[in-house]
Amino acid sequence: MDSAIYSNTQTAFIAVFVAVTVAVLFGGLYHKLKPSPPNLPPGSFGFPIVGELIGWVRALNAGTPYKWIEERVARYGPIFKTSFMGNRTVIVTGPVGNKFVFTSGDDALKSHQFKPVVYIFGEQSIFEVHGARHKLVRGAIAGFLRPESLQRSIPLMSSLVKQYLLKEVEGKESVIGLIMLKRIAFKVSCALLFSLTNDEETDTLFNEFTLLVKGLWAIPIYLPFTVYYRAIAARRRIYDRFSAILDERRQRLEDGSVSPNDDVIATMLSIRDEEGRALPRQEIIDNLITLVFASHDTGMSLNASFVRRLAMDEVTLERVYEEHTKILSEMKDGTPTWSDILKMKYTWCVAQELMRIDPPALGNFRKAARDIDFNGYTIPKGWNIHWVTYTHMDKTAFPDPEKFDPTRFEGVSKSFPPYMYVPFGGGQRACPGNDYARVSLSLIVHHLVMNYRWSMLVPDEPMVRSAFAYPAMNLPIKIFKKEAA
Ligand code: HEM
Repeated sequence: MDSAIYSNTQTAFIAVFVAVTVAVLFGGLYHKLKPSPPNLPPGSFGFPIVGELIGWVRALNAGTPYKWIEERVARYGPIFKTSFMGNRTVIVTGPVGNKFVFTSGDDALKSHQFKPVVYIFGEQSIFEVHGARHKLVRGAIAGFLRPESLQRSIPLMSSLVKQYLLKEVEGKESVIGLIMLKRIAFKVSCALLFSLTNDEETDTLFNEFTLLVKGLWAIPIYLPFTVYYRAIAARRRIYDRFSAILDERRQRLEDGSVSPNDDVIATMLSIRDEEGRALPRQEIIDNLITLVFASHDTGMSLNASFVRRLAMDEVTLERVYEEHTKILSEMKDGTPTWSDILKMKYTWCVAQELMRIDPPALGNFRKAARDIDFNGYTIPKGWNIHWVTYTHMDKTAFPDPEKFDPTRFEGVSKSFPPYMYVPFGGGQRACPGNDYARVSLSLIVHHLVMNYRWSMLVPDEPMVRSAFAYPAMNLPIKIFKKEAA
């Protein structure tokens, strides 16, 4: 990268760091001086500057965020205020709160990520755009992830999963399950979404994305050798690589050797806004980066939680195995199709129950675009609103909520009250990747249970979470291939 641009970026980041520090230091004072609406939600802003961040992060890491929330719900009710590093935040916890977030338009609640996170995904990521622009970009992404489009890709996905599993396990007695599953999901996504299949290239990108994602949960100090600094440097290298891929793909679209529906890159290059303009280069790349992040850490969380469950729960393993044996016996050539995925019903019940207890994403943030009245309180303009999956532990909808019981999801007649079960969010920002996640999980489980045996090297390894739920020690497992019958 050009050194002048580099040093400008560096200066800009140091300036932002200083500005953020000053803002945090004086933010508290500003909030004290600024008149507040009389009917703010109850709650506590915690300590000066950090607010309640330390306690919240501690609860996340201990896997007890619901307990942290529960204590506050008992004290203040289902809607309460808090503060994270000077960011005034309202946490909404029940189905009514979820409905409020999922059904409010952009004019009231805007999608919102904290500034250091925005520098990682990019300022033109889908998370940052609103209104017609959001609809346009989301339409392109969601169109590619719809069941009708995914169906065509299932044979390819299946053969990639099979091949990558073998490669990860071959010649080894044990592997770190989480990393194995993450790499498989990453490589399958690269092939499906971006048509990238070269192993060397995807290995390099995998390492870069690992650095990038670490920056999301690091202290955002942009000084050489900090985790955050390395994440931004990784973003720059990923940007350059995607930029070259974009040029090559544009060329191939022009000469007709690639069509707009072939992958997400071709789709993004082909869409036009209402004035007939193409998306700028940065917007496409920011969205490719966002898509990799959105798909592979959440998916990895679910897949790892599934593999852990099967290793520690004989009864569930037996039922899943029976289901897959039957489906395999009915397949024409051993290659699953969309209708086979739909037949893997019990597998999906297990996945849904795992996402209820340990949701891959705990929730997400919005920002109040104006003063908003909700449930008798006023949420001031500029405050954050955090919706959470706390409803997953609601006793009325999920009796004995701590108990793992996939049969809760069996049978079409059983449906839960609206806005109770929300692992994929809801409304206009709901996850467009839920079908893709289902296909990917089902195929990984299928090839694993039919061809491998595994056991946990850390018995009863608990689930913890940073932003995502994951096994505390990254799931070291002993794994071996079954003898062919
Ligand atoms: C188990 C897997 C997954 C879970 C639990 C999950 C969960 C979520 C959640 C909770 C949100 C935020 C919704 C909100 O704020 O209301 C979200 C957004 C998003 N997810 Fe997923 N996700 C998963 C997999 C995927 C996959 C596989 C993809 C793509 C291939 C994907 C792409 C996205 C995108 C693009 C958004 C932003 C949507 C927007 O702002 O309009 N996700 N996801």
